[in-house]
Amino acid sequence: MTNDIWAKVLNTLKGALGANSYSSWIEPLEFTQLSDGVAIFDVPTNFIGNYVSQNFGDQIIYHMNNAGEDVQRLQFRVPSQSRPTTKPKSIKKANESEAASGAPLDNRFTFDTFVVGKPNELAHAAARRVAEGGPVTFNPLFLYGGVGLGKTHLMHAIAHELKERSPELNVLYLSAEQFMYRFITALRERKMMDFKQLFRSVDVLMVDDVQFIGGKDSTQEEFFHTFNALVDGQKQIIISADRAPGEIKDLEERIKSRLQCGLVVDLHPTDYELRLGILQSKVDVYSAQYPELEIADGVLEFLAHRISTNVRVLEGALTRLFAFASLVGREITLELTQDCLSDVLKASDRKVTVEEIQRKVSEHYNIRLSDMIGPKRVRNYARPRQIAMYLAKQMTSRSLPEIGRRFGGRDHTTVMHGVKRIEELMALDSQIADDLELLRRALQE
Ligand SMILES: Nc1ncnc2c1ncn2[C@@H]1O[C@H](COP(=O)(O)OP(=O)(O)OP(=O)(O)O)[C@@H](O)[C@H]1O
Repeated sequence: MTNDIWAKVLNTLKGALGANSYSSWIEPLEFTQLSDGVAIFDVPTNFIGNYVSQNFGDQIIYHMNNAGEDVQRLQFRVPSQSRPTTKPKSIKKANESEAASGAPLDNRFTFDTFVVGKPNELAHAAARRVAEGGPVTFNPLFLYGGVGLGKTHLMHAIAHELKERSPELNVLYLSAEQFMYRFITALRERKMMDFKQLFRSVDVLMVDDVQFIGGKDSTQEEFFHTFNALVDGQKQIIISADRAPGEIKDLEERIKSRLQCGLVVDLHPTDYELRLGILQSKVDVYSAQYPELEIADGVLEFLAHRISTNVRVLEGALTRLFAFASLVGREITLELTQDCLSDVLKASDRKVTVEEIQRKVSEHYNIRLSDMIGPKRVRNYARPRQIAMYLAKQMTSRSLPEIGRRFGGRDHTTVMHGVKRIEELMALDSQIADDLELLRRALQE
């Protein structure tokens, strides 16, 4: 295998693993040779070799095979001349700047580019407050929320702002994975004093994705001591995770309770208005980049409505759309959007269950769930029941008998009749058509 192919594999791995894991574990690998299906790498320490083999081995083999090489196994060697002080090489991107010996900050992730809406206004306000500096009011600030909702963006924004206001501040931002990596390296190299000193000398410590240390006992122990020392010294700590402190798996109770001591705020899943706002702000950036491209009315609304998974997917969709439209030199119309993003749109279609439909419909018509499913035939219950049956037929892959079973064991002919009745009514009664549209939207949120 040539170094060119390895460089390609590296590129793919970077995309697949994310920048943090990539710089901690993959960058330190040095490909040396491929012989009889065994790819051999030089690594700075055995620890790195073992960790990579256990955690990323299969992926590396998979991508090498994809690149056309026949690789069965990986082997990691520590070259004899390698000193324990060998540091991973670091590749800096043009749009990255270095936080005080921490992970790179993305220059695009600032408060200016963060769009605020109902789901994230509290997290944003708390982040702004911390970014003002001054006396520490809540410690730690704990931000949590699902994938791609802006936790990292907010943390970087705080770091940028703090450094702009007070360049002398020692702000350290890193992922929990990098914290563990540094801790283990310090242990191996017998440099724990340096490690402790570094982490205890910062003014602001930011640790991203702290759920990573769940189940990693000695890293948790060290994190606990670092945390306490900084809180005692009135230094600000900002933590992010994908769930609330109490819900992080295999995290010691004393750490959970420490993390809950300050302000815990969550980023809620985006709503339609926030998604539209984010799309509009990204379009402004793209329009400057592609001044020749026009975007038709209704495209952004369509995307905000259909892609409700997370902001990263939304951004990716827009990037692809602009790149595609610029390649074919056409206006971005609804039709082009549907063609270009058919896979994303399909994947984003939320899977709705019959039970969710029943719940939403009974809430909408203000009736009890038991009455919707029960035997009563009065119009007040029968009509919502038929609407729920209709939606179940339209929005789920359940068969008529399966739907009937979920509506109190009704026969499939009853369901069929209900679905037909709603189809007829939709054409005659605009109120029913509106109700259905509203319910369909609510179910896809
Ligand atoms: N409110 C927002 N305004 C503008 N951009 C946003 C907003 N929320 C998220 N983004 C963008 O979405 C992308 C994903 O956000 P980010 O990396 O901060 O998510 P995260 O919550 O840290 O996700 P993960 O759990 O995967 O680490 C980034 O490009 C970010 O700029």
